[in-house]
Amino acid sequence: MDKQPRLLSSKLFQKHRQVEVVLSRSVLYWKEIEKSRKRSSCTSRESETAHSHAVQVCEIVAVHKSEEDDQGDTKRGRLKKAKQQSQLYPHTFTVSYVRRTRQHQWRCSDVSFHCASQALCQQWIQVINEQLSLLTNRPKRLLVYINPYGGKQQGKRIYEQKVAPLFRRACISADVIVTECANHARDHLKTEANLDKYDGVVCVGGDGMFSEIVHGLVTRTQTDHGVDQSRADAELVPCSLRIGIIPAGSTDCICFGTVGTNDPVTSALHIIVGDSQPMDVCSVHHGDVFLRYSVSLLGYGFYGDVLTDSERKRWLGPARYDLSGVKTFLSHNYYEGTVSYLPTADGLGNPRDKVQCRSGCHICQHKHSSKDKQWEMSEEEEKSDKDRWSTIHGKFIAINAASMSCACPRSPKGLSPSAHLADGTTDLILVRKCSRLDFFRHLLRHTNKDDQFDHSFVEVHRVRTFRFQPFQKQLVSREDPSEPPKKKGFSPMCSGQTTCNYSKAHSSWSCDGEILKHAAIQVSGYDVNMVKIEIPDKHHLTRSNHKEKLAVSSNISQLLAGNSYSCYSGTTL
Ligand SMILES: CCCCCCCCCCCCC/C=C/[C@@H](O)[C@H](COP(=O)(O)O)NC(=O)CCCCCCCCCCCCCCC
Ligand SMILES: Nc1ncnc2c1ncn2[C@@H]1O[C@H](COP(=O)(O)OP(=O)(O)O)[C@@H](O)[C@H]1O
Ligand SMILES: [Ca+2]
Repeated sequence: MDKQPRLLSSKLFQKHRQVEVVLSRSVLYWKEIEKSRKRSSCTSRESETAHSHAVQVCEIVAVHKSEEDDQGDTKRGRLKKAKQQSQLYPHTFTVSYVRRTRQHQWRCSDVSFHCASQALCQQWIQVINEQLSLLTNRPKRLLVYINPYGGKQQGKRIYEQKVAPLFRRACISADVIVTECANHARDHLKTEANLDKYDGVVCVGGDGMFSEIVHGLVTRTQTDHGVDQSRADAELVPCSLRIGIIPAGSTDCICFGTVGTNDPVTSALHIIVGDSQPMDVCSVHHGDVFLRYSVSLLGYGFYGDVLTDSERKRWLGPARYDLSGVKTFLSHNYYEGTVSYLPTADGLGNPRDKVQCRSGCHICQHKHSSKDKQWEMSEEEEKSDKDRWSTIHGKFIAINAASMSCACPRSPKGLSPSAHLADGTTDLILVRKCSRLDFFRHLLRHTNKDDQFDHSFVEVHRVRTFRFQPFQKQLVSREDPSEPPKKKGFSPMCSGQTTCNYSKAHSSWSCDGEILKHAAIQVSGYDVNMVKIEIPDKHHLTRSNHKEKLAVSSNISQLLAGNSYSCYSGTTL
């Protein structure tokens, strides 16, 4: 039992048992009275032994007066006793709360207490509600966008059947827009939506849909503040709204990587209790042309080719990625080009340090702590940036930039298991030309415990910013002949003859599941352009006693209003 003063304490009935129920500022606790001499216990979160339970107030979803007398115990031997008690204690209130199940999944459970008088019942409801109203990070009004065609096309059903009833129970009002075409949500957010009315935006869909919401919100915020997104060095203004993700797509790696599971009910509960998680957002430019923002994977070569091929097979649903994956694997293409990158300063760890981003992650927290400037670059360091750039020319099967682990059900540890959600860096993974068998071994290691970077043909760097220039025989590429030549951020440095077929000389970049139309890109801004996304689906087990904790950074409020992940993920709410 916690040491805080009791706000309310009563002897009530739960089913046929008499219980002592106690509310403090942080915990609702109840204990069976008769048999408590033998056993009693409680933990700081929701816990249960044979006779005692405790639920943290911040994980109470709602409290309601129960309309009917739901003694809820129909076992024959107890029915009579229960009926007698329902006559003696006819006034019932029900507390809905978060219950943790396996593998980071949350469920909503109910517990009903029977009171002898209406006044006592009302008092309990009122006092619990007063405590809930002190939790100011909880959203009250949400704007929900549903992509009806994401994943297995179940977005609408998932929202209506699994999420809306929970929002109603938590007294959250939601304006729902079912999108009618690609970019509907983005454009609505950019120009039309009255964002003052809402505490957050919810995205029902996959990574592509989440990306739409991020683009809508970030662009709207920059426009409102007169920031020119086309400048790679522009300092972006943080968004004031958080984004919540209800997974209903094909990969859903942003939800998985922040919440720890792809489960709509878990995400809805994280949104309800107001969890949040900051996230790195980087900007991708082609010369002076702004292309997109990215929060998860920027992949050229293998993942770009998988995505390009899979778009033609959308009708297959999520299985399209497996089919296109096998096809792309068998094609075994590689691409020549030059990668330049600016490595991170010491202190932000490295991609092979096996430090995973979990609740309370010290790397992400320190990065955003205003007091702790130890990782910020001094002026001299910034000036010497030019000398710190590294350049690699080569033939690559894949070039991947993972701003977060990119964990998903296909690869539970992700493309870069030690990448951080909010450290302002990305892990740049270069897979050089190798045999099919070696590449297969590398891929397979994404699914088991072996280190996928422990190959001679793979290298990985934690970077603040990077550039890629594909090898071109002519500078005018096949990217878009109708466009005037673009100013290049740097000149191609390749030499020698590529062994690729010319038609396969370029791949495409996959950016959070969307294809970029330029191969030459600069990805910047992990220090300058980083925008925090507050994800309401805070990851894993913050505040829990579980062994496997996921960290949540929370001190990025200067970037995004609210707590931290302005867009969120299951995540930016
Ligand atoms: C041998 C088995 C190897 C399995 C290797 C799996 C590695 C998977 C890493 C996935 C990282 C995903 C990063 C997330 C990207 C998403 O933003 C993005 C969009 O998501 P959305 O659809 O929800 O909007 N999703 C994707 O780009 C999907 C990537 C899926 C890649 C699947 C690759 C399968 C490879 C299969 C190779 C099989 C070789 C078989 C040889 C006989
Ligand atoms: N109503 C719609 N019709 C067609 N495409 C849409 C619609 N709404 C959103 N989209 C687009 O669908 C694409 C994939 O969405 P997403 O939800 O990520 O599903 P998946 O994970 O299956 O790719 C995104 O690019 C998004 O812009
Ligand atoms: Ca990162």
